[in-house]
Amino acid sequence: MRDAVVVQDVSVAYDRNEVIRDLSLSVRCGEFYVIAGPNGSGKSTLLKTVAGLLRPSRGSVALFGRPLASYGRRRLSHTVAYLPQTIPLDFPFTVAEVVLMGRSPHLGPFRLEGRSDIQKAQEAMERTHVAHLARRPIDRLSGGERQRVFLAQALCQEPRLLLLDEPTAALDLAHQLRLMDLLEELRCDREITIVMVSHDINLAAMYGDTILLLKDGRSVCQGPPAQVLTFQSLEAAYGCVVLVDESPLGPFPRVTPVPSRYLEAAARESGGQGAGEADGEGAGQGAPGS
Ligand SMILES: Nc1ncnc2c1ncn2[C@@H]1O[C@H](COP(=O)(O)OP(=O)(O)OP(=O)(O)O)[C@@H](O)[C@H]1O
Repeated sequence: MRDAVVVQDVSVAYDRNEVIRDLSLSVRCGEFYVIAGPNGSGKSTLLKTVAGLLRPSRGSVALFGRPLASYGRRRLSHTVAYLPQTIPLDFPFTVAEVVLMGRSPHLGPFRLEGRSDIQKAQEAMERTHVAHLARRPIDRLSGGERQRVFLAQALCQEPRLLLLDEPTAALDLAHQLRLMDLLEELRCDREITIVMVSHDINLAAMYGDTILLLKDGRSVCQGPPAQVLTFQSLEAAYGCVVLVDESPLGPFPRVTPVPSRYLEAAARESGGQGAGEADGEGAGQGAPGS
């Protein structure tokens, strides 16, 4: 299978402050790839670099076998849709107008949308459950509704590669699942490659083919969820104690963060050891205090 994204020994700096360091990864065509890691570990910076919005200070990025630097703006917008964490609202366009803007890379010289563009916008709104909001100004929606509108815009763009920065952050439980199901559908039916930044480790475990765990701009580990989401690697990345067991839904890990009161109780029961000593040994395998 061809690679959709190849990042080779990439470093990225703001001024001279390197926040991604010598990072390499590859994403296969049609893969669901999740980037996780603590705040400030460089996830958004990495995503922006793959989107062509930031230039690496060292190393190279290739998309579908071509150097990213060789893509013109139009070709890139045909290939990649990027959904940032927050999108500034400059003007109170309606939802339908915002979604239709996703067709811009496909419009001809007069920039006029045709019937098929309008139909594609309608379909995208239906898939993301925002069709009922079509006439509402975008600045009068809730955070989660807005997030779904911008996803509809990205779908309307018909990209081969979808880059999403925390797309489920503002969504309720049902919409999180709907969005993840929709992404899975796009991946399977249309072979769209998905690279998603997420803080939701359990969604990543359920839907991701590969997870990259970042810390301080470096890879702690990357691979299938069962390989990456171990309590050792999560503790190394996040510095907190978690339980990892198998999900009742299937053969993938389920991660439960452990509040400190349970660690203290476990330490007391094990004869007054400090919480740090108690968690180091067995917190990953069983319930604290059990
Ligand atoms: N425009 C910028 N100028 C200077 N430093 C920046 C800029 N954007 C991000 N940084 C810094 O780069 C580092 C990585 O930031 P980035 O936003 O990539 O992290 P993140 O892993 O996406 O974090 P979060 O989970 O909080 O969204 C942080 O230390 C951040 O302060």
